[in-house]
Amino acid sequence: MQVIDTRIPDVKIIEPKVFGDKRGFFMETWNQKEFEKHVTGYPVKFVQDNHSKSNKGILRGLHFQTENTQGKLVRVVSGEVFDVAVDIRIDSPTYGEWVGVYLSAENKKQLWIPEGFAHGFYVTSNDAEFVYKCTDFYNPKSEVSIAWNDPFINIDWPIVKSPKLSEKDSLAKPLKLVLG
Ligand SMILES: Cc1cn([C@H]2C[C@H](O)[C@@H](COP(=O)(O)OP(=O)(O)O[C@H]3O[C@H](C)C(=O)[C@H](O)[C@H]3O)O2)c(=O)[nH]c1=O
Repeated sequence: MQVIDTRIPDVKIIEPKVFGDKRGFFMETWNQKEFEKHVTGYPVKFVQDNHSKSNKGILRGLHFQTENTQGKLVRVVSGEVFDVAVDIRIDSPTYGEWVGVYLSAENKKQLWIPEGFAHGFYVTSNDAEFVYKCTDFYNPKSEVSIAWNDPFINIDWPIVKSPKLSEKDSLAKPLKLVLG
């Protein structure tokens, strides 16, 4: 696999090795030994797998949990999304900065988003299926949404018209109001 740095040191793009043949393809989507050696450099334990399907123009996020903070290894198995991680670690030199990458079934790219980041994605294909591993369990009591269009973060989403949001996300506030 290839591990590609982003402008936020702890966020990594992963390009798995794909073995193609006349039947199709095979790839290891996660290998603990390789992941810890080449991506994180420290032990990582995933405890929950998630899978969501969204239609074109849907934006899910930006979400994080204040307790049971989750590292996420995300990828797309159908369609394409623009995936975004925002550094919300108060003491980080890249606090408030973001990384965006197109993830698709075609490019097979993955994004490693450590604990301490808000996460969201915008669906650019007709629909997209998004699967990801989390390093801690879902804790809805501690879940927080940040406004996708927070001017302080200023994410350059590939949005052509207003995204379709959940009720929760439509009420989300800017980072400064959320974290104080
Ligand atoms: C996240 C989650 C949700 N749910 C239930 C709760 C709701 O009844 C339903 C939909 O939840 P929600 O609207 O929060 O789903 P998303 O908007 O996709 O939330 C996710 O969106 C962004 C992109 C993320 O990175 C997070 O994993 C997560 O916040 O699934 C569960 O039962 N377990 C879970 O881990």
